[in-house]
Amino acid sequence: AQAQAKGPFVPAQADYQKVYDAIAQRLADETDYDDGSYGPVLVRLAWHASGTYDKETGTGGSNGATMRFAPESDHGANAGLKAARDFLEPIKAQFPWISYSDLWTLGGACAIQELSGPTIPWRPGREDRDVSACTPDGRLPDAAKDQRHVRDIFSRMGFDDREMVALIGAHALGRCHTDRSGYDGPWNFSPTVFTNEFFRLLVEEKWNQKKWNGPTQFTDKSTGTLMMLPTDMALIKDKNFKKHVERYAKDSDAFFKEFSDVFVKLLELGVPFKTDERFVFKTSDSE
Ligand code: HEM
Ligand SMILES: Nc1cccc2nccn12
Repeated sequence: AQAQAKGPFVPAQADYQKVYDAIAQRLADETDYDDGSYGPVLVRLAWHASGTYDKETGTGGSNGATMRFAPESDHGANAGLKAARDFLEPIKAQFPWISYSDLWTLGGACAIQELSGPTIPWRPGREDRDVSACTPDGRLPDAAKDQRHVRDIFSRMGFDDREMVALIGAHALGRCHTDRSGYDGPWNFSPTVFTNEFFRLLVEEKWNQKKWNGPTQFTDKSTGTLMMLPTDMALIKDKNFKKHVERYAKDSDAFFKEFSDVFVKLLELGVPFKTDERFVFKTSDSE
């Protein structure tokens, strides 16, 4: 009989779980980086690839992976993210059928789960676009500014106050780099474990301006080993942000649940999905 002509390969959940597992394995193997994990910088890549969205014009967002191209790759806010894009290149080579747009957001979801954070349900369907879809500079937040700026940037994406505070809780992870943003990121808590520590420290520590010749940033009075950005401090200066900071500082379960919902929303900004079915990937320590 005529051999059945094979139709196009349509990846299923099991195929995306294989990509998840390959990223998780690479995270486990590549520990000679920063505080021992590429996880935090993968989260930042997924966030910066999605946070360019403008709800009024429908431009930007995670559909396109246009940070592959200058000028977007060279925007100041994206300094250092080549490390995350390069980390994912071998995964793209192993699974050429996945778009960069899907790979980068899957990398962010995988990193949160592998760093003991909440599960991040994830949908495929993003399509890579060319350099003409690059967004202008200035779509991402400037750490030197205040609460008005934080609200301008995140409401442009479509987030309310509670969602903005939850999202910035990702600053429990990783560090700042003087050769990237210019900020100095000593952080002696658990930069490779997702927790509500960022909020607990914001409300429980006394914060003083750091005495150095770098950009304005804050350090904790008791040990001088922690740091906060001016936009981090804005979250306790503004009373409507502060009430969420205090809630998340006291209730880690609430933070985990609300972070998961808002991170899913962030990673799906600007994507004309064909399906509303999301996958929940098995975390490596669960197998
Ligand atoms: C007001 C909003 C925000 C501002 C101004 C901001 C700014 C920054 C800056 C300046 C750094 C240091 C970059 C470096 O020098 O390597 C950083 C790191 C980081 N940010 Fe944010 N950020 C914001 C919101 C977010 C959000 C919404 C997420 C994710 C949901 C996020 C995740 C991260 C992570 C994981 C790191 C550590 C990266 C690493 O260790 O390499 N940030 N952020
Ligand atoms: N780890 C980290 C990264 C970026 C911002 C920030 N603020 C406090 C901690 N933190």
